[in-house]
Amino acid sequence: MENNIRPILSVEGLQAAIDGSQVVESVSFQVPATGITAVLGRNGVGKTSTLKALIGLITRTAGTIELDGERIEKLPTHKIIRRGVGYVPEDREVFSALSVAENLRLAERDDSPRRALVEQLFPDLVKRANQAAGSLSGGQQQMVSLARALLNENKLLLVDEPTKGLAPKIVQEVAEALAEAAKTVPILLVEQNLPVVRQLADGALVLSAGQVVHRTDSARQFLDDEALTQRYLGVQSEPAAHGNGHQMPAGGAR
Ligand SMILES: Nc1ncnc2c1ncn2[C@@H]1O[C@H](COP(=O)(O)OP(=O)(O)OP(=O)(O)O)[C@@H](O)[C@H]1O
Repeated sequence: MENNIRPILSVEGLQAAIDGSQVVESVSFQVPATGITAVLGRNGVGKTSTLKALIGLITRTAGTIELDGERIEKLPTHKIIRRGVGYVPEDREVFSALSVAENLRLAERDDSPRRALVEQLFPDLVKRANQAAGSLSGGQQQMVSLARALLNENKLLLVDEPTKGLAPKIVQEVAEALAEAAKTVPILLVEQNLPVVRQLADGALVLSAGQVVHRTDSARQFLDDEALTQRYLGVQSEPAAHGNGHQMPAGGAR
């Protein structure tokens, strides 16, 4: 992923383990300072683990990570988050018993949280400020999850499978919110919904068995390449489409 401006994130030889078992083998990639970079690959190849390793949620055993020119691989999670990495985990964790407004307030880290931006991006959440987050639909909970990350000024957002399990119409809403969010912050996005990847992603990196096996500045070009998508994702190349289209099949390379 060559880019003239300095990448916001540079990862070199990253390895990480869960309970002593290596799940990220030796991953190297860069994330440009603008736009959306997709992390692709079959189930179980280490996409989520790679995101978690970046912020120290699983044990990093080797490699360097540079955020905006500064090394962060030795820092604990809370310090990395404070340096400006927002994390939106898979399965959209919200505090179920708390209201939408309370969920958002708890996420505010900066002195001047970007409430206006969040209200503009997610008008529905403004209407539902007093509703318990646990009673929101999956899509609405995803919006809360994204909004929590966007309240703070971040250098990079890590977003893990934001459209997973959502109905097609809601997938589109989440995709549109992500596209808007990406105008304010670069995003490293794990996403299995290939039409969404086509719609949103600029570049992409493809993982297999805990390693980066392909990098491209054009996710669309990759998706158009039948040989590559077949080899690395196990699917035919993905035509432009809408909604909850082709998901990558289960059964990874591991
Ligand atoms: N808590 C855990 N304990 C043991 N092994 C784990 C744990 N979490 C993940 N793994 C293993 O690590 C490997 C990578 O998993 P990871 O969730 O990073 O893959 P993924 O590419 O995100 O998969 P998916 O697309 O299915 O979400 C898998 O073999 C998985 O079984």
